[in-house]
Amino acid sequence: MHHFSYIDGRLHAEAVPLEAIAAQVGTPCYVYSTATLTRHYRAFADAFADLDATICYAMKANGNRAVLRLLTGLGAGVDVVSGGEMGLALAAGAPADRIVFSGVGKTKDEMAAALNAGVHQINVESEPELDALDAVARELGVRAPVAIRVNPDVDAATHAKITTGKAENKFGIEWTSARTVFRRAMTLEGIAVHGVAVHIGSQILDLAPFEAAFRKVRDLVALLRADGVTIDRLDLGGGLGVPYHADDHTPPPPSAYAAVVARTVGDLGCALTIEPGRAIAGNAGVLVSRVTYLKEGMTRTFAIVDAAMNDLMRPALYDAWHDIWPVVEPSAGVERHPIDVVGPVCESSDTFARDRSLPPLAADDLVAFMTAGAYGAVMSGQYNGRPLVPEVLVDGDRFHVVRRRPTLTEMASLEDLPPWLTDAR
Ligand SMILES: Cc1ncc(COP(=O)(O)O)c(C=O)c1O
Ligand SMILES: N[C@@H](CCCC[NH3+])C(=O)O
Repeated sequence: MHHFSYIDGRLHAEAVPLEAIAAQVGTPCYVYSTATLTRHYRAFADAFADLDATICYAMKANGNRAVLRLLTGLGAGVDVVSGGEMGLALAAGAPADRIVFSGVGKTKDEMAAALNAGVHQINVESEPELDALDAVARELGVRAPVAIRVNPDVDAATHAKITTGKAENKFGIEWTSARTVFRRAMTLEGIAVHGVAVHIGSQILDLAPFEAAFRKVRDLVALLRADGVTIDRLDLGGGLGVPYHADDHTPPPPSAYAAVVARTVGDLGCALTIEPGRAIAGNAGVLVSRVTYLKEGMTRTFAIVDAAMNDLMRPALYDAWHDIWPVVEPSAGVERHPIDVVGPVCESSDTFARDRSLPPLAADDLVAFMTAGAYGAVMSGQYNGRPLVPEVLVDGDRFHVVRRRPTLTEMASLEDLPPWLTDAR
């Protein structure tokens, strides 16, 4: 559920008309809802209240500082995947001992930074990484609190580009070598083995793959304990999906997901971490854009909008669907026609929707790309000299620009000319 709705014929974020935000901030801009973020975090917290669990929000979904501050203020920990994310999480006020550091390619510098900061856990994904972490920790004179991510070889039944738990994916330690690696980890002086981590993919709309993976984890824990390995934590990753399209079947609520966790691994006596990203931020955000031109051709009609693939990559990258809602509510019974909604970037893949059935659009109309709160702004770039899009957080009837649009001078200031070119002109 989200808090974007038509009030008096105008699309609002909570009580704020998107027209008012567009007028002040310009378009395109991302708009996030405090009420939705809060509701989603609480749904997870409540669902897991009877388990010893920490909800570590996967900030890769939306790492805006205000979003992080809001969620950590509600009690969330943070799942980070780089030294950059860790630094941003700490700067937003996340307590280090509620940060979990995941990712397949942590550098030694990132490991040292994580250990110096005192993060709760580092999730190790390969043997070379285990050895590197052991060396870094011994050098610092500490033991790194570790979970080892295993690859359960379970099909998450989601888009191939966001599946992570199949044997062919780069993530985690192969299921068949897991016991050997855990046993070795126990012998390493710089490593304190705590748990098993697993994450099978993203935008998962069915509980069966989770259940299959968690059962495998349960079996593994029994084997590991029999081998004398201490397992007192389980990190079950994220992955619960959100509805992007009316045809998507409704994703299971956090309570149903928590019930699967409870019945598969709830009795193992482990502290649990779960890492939802999209389920918390996905439909807490929209990308507001203005139609620049309506281009009517012989065969197709294009609405050329001022947002582009560099601002919201998901359609270009995964052929992802985002609902498009006109900011002025279409009158009931208005005829809809197929239209292509495209951005101004010089790539044919800069297409948000093809043959989308929409009410008539005209130049200057505002539209909102729905469910853009996760993997939206965080994945954006500056291709075609397009400054990163501003982000706005709404709370009831107030809003605040939580990331402003950089000026061209700021963008250019990151570049420098080599001395031999400075006086060429
Ligand atoms: C290790 C890990 N945890 C959590 C997440 C968050 O996933 P989602 O946004 O699908 O909940 C991801 C991304 O898929 C991930 O790789
Ligand atoms: N960026 C992807 C999800 C990747 C999840 C992170 N492992 C998306 O927009 O769907």
